[in-house]
Amino acid sequence: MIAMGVSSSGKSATGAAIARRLHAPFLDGDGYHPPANKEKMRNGIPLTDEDRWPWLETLAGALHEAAAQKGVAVGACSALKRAYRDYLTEKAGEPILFVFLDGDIEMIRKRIEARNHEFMSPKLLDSQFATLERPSPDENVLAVSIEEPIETVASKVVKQLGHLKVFKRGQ
Ligand SMILES: Nc1ncnc2c1ncn2[C@@H]1O[C@H](COP(=O)(O)OP(=O)(O)OP(=O)(O)O)[C@@H](O)[C@H]1O
Ligand SMILES: O=C(O)[C@H](O)[C@@H](O)[C@H](O)[C@H](O)CO
Repeated sequence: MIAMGVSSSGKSATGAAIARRLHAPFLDGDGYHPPANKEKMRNGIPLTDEDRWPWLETLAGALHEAAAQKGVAVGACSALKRAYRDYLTEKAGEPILFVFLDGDIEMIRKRIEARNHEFMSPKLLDSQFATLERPSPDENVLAVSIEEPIETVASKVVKQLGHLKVFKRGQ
């Protein structure tokens, strides 16, 4: 499973809360960026597809390994484009449920401006929304509103997992 969405949509916080409920490993995509990507974002420069493919491949491989050991794994990754989501699934070699953390730009802007992040500049929020391709109904996605608190959102996601494909071996 991967918590996806624009910067500050809550991927790290909500993904970790979901992982706690599932007693699953949590892998935050932030930690898989090479230094060059972090430097670009720190300087307010949006990443390109070329910047993202190796990052996505590394994260997908780590998720595959984690799920192989624990049965299920939870990741956090912006996965802004459909092509990225398809690539993550291909490289993981297993079905991935994308949990789309859906919120409007002004609500998220308040959040990104109120936090300190290792490298993500608030200046990049507009480019994140410009790049975002909202998931289509034919994708393996669960969309959730992020208006409620983190723990409420996480509980709602876990409650709905019963009938959905998650990142689990043998699905
Ligand atoms: N549902 C929520 N309600 C209120 N605040 C939230 C919610 N989700 C996240 N936040 C807050 O918004 C900020 C961004 O959250 P978080 O870092 O988890 O987002 P992210 O999508 O992982 O960001 P990035 O992609 O830049 O790493 C944090 O300060 C977090 O506490
Ligand atoms: O796809 C991207 O443009 C980047 O992954 C960003 O989304 C950051 O990694 C993430 O927001 C963490 O700060």
